[in-house]
Amino acid sequence: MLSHLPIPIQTRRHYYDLPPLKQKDRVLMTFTVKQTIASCGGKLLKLTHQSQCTRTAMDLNVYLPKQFYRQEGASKKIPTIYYLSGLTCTPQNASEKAFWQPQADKYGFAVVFPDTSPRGDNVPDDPASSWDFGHGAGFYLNATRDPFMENYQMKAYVYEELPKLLSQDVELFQGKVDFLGNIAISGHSMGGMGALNGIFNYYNKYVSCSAFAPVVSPSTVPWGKKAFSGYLQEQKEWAQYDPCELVKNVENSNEKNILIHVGSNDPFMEQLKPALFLENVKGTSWEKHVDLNIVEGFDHSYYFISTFVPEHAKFHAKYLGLLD
Ligand SMILES: N[C@@H](CCC(=O)N[C@@H](CSC=O)C(=O)NCC(=O)O)C(=O)O
Repeated sequence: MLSHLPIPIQTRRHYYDLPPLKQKDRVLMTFTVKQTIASCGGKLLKLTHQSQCTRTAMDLNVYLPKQFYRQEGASKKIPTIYYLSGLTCTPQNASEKAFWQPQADKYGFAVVFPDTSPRGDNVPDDPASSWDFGHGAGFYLNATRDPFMENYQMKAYVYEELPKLLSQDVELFQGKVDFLGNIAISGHSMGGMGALNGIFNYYNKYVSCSAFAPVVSPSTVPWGKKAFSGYLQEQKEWAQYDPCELVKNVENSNEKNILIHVGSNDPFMEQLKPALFLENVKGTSWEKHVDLNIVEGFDHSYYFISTFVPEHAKFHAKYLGLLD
């Protein structure tokens, strides 16, 4: 019996050593590094791991800033920004086009780019094969409707399981990164909704929240109505994933702040409805803590996102304690 022997690191971390995924597997594994890419002053790690929540392998990218690689022992842990991507995205889109990396080096935070849904041949997809439901469109919720509830548990995955697993991988992150305590959340479009739902549903978890062109009222717009009716068993479940509803019911007791940018030329404006968010914020404890900017001429793309990432990075850096 050799099973008690420690697995050599090189072998354990090799991508091709991942066991084939079995649908019913509930085996907990740590992260496997698929690729390490030098980027700006730090490194982008392309990781994969087995998720208990989605019962699939999940890919993600983690950017470790230059501060992580400094030789001298830093006294404080490096905080983390979780960036939730939009419809159709994998962890690559934002890693390649949002330009968070120079900002992460500037202030000294890590960035986690999770995937937008479970994937694989055994994971049910949109029967109509459209891009706004199913693979790449998990809406950061816990599905309660068959056949999606088996794998589409993105709420539990993104806000709970993933931060916990990252914080436990001491071998990879050497205890130098804070994935659980001093963390912020951001996102784009469907992921902007995910970021807002993150701060509302897990108020004590995130120090700050920002969003690029978020879907703020999913219960009333086509993308959201399709997703909620497809993934959720009952209409009464919808409100827990709807920022316009949550903002009225979650007390902003610690005066946390939300920064939002939306392009005035966004072709998906009927899905976003930023004005509706402001209406719902009015009269709540969030009223003075939501900074919503409609920016002239910008669209929905990563040209828009990358333009305002520096502003969002500075905003989060303040609340993560990274500004002097
Ligand atoms: N594939 C679609 C366009 C889908 C799209 O624009 N997706 C956005 C997010 S939309 C809201 O969640 C996105 O981020 N795309 C990835 C990118 O790299 O731009 C179509 O063909 O129209």
